[in-house]
Amino acid sequence: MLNHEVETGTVPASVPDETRPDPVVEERDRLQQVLTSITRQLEKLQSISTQFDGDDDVEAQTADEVAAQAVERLRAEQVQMMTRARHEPYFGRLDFEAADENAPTPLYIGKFGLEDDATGDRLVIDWRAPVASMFYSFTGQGDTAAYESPDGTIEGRVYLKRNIAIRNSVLQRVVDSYVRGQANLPVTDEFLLYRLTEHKDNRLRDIVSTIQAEQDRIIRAERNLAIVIQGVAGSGKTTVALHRLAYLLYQYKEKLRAERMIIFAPNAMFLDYISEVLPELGVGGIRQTTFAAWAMEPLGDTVKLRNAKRRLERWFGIVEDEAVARERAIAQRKGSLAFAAVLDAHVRACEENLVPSQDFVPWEGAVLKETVIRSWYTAEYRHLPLAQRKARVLARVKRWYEMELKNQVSGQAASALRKTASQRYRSYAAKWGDPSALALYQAVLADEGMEMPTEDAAGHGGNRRKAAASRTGTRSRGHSRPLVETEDLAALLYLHVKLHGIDAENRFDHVVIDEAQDFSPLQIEVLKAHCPTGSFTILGDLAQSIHTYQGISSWDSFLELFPKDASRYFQLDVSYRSTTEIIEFANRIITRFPGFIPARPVFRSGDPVRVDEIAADDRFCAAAQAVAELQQQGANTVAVLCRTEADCEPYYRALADAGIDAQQIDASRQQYHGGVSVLPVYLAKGLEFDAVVIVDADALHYRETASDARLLYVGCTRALHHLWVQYSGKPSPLL
Ligand SMILES: Nc1ncnc2c1ncn2[C@@H]1O[C@H](COP(=O)(O)OP(=O)(O)OP(=O)(O)O)[C@@H](O)[C@H]1O
Repeated sequence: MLNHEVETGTVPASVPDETRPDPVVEERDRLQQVLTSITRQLEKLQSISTQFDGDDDVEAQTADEVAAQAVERLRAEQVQMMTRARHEPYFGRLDFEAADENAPTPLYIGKFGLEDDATGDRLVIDWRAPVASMFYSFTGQGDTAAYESPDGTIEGRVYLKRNIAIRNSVLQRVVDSYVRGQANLPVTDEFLLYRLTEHKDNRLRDIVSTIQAEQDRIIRAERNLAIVIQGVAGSGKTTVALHRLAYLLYQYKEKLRAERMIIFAPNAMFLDYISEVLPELGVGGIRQTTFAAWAMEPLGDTVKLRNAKRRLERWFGIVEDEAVARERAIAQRKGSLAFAAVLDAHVRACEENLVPSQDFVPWEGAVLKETVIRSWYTAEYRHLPLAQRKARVLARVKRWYEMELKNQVSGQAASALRKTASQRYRSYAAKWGDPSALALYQAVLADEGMEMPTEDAAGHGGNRRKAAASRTGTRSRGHSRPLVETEDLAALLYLHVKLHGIDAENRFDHVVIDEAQDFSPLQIEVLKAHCPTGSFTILGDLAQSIHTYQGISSWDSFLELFPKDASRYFQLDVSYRSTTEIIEFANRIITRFPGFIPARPVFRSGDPVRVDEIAADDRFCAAAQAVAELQQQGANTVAVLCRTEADCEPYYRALADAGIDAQQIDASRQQYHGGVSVLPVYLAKGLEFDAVVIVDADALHYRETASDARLLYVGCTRALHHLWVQYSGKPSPLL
């Protein structure tokens, strides 16, 4: 059985040493002390009666109430933190002797720092604190370690590195991965293996107890950097990025706010899948969204985002016709920097032509020269985005004629003048150009020989609405909006920013982009404008670049968007997700094509990958049987991965007929529930399952092309413990 049952009180890893106290007895005593302190502090916190009972909906009226509410919020946070800490107060211990000390101090590392209320002693050190970094960076090569403190580098000696598993306040396991002076300790990180063999539920989890040194370097990288992480499938990129956010918020609490951080991920279901990690790390308030959802907000209802479902099905289908190839090429162009240059040219032309070539004459005899108006526009308000410049200049023109009016005769004559002036002002203002992102973009597309359909033209609702309106005798009030694809959004937003600037709530202190290989340079360019600090965590895997029509083929495309000294590139080559057998199988698929880095497994062996030929008539039943067997072997989460959404239906029905409770997942899915799922490979990206069954792995569904290899690679690398591949007829040449 794969499930790793843990017996309380086992000490499997360290070599016994008669001179040392029994690790289990020692740690049990220590745990008891810490739990006693936590319980006492919790009781104290809970006994404090407050006015607001933590209800933020009650609006504070007076200064005292505001203060009381703030105190209550703090108390509630403390209670929450202590309650969590009581469950698992710490997970590691490092005995460290600084160079100026003469005995090692045991440092207990946990998710939250804790002090004893009675003595003021530090019971637990927050994993993000500088001193805790040694727990991750110390790998046992040599016995010295160092960390950066506010007073400079502190060096010293490590005596012990110990992993301690505590669940529900009970000590489960003690594993020493380093004991000074002892030889023959296991080379592999036993505790890491123990964690990796666990079966997963439907959520990504935190990894604070087993962060690896190469991951820790990324988590603790400086704040004002754009870091780009190329990581093989399962190397912990998503997890590391989330831990980095928790670290940044801890380390730079004075400078960063969670509300000004944002995570971009490929779809709503993936966001749901990762939604537990930050709360587990005690972090709330960070916005998590998709690029499309975020970009649509400032664009308002000027455009309608076309449902990508049909297009994805065609693009990931097995027949690639000319129309698909053309659409892909257009999408690629729309995300390129060359396209940004075209957008810039149109913005410049708009800027030059915005001011009408005429004086403003509010009434005969009064003239505001075009040159004066132009100088306001080109010099005084130059720093403002175009739309604001227009508004400011026009407001000034208005103020000017109102001042002039004051200097004119009063009474009836003045009122007639006012009327004329205001009419002429309106017609003058109408002569100004229209700095609208949509109008500009439509002009750009027309120049490029591309088109943008409207709801009506595409038969999306518009025609139905009109028909309904004619039946009822009413006129359709809704205008038909242009339909845009996701790759239009970056360009539209790019123009919107140039024309309107950026609202305060859309300026970020830090931006995380997951699955960034599917982002275009233009998307990054737009996000850069929203993050003046240039603080980015950009992560992805080129081998999983399945949306090639919008993505990149080299990370240089992103790195060159940032100044050299403000960006850094990291590479993660070890895969923590899958067994050695699965990784080797997936590597063979992807390394048939040049330029891909094979993943290195953590030494974790499992069952061989099963590749089965199935009679075509039996394939749906065979998949259902495979799922049933895998469940019997202990797999909690199982995925049946098909090439397209349409392919999923018969497999889903076969599972239902076999009495297996399964979810059929399509592109509109918002939540991931775990259990058994049937889904197209491209929607499985980013997720993981105890077992994966890849169906239809025949020569037609997966040809010998780099893009099919990437798709199959994504599918294979979703599996933690079991991978079964089924085909009928001729097997894919990639297998
Ligand atoms: N240091 C670690 N300790 C324990 N588990 C880890 C560690 N690093 C990664 N993992 C586990 O490996 C799995 C993969 O992590 P994650 O999904 O973050 O990887 P990824 O690089 O984003 O993968 P992909 O690109 O395939 O989506 C998760 O189950 C995660 O918990």
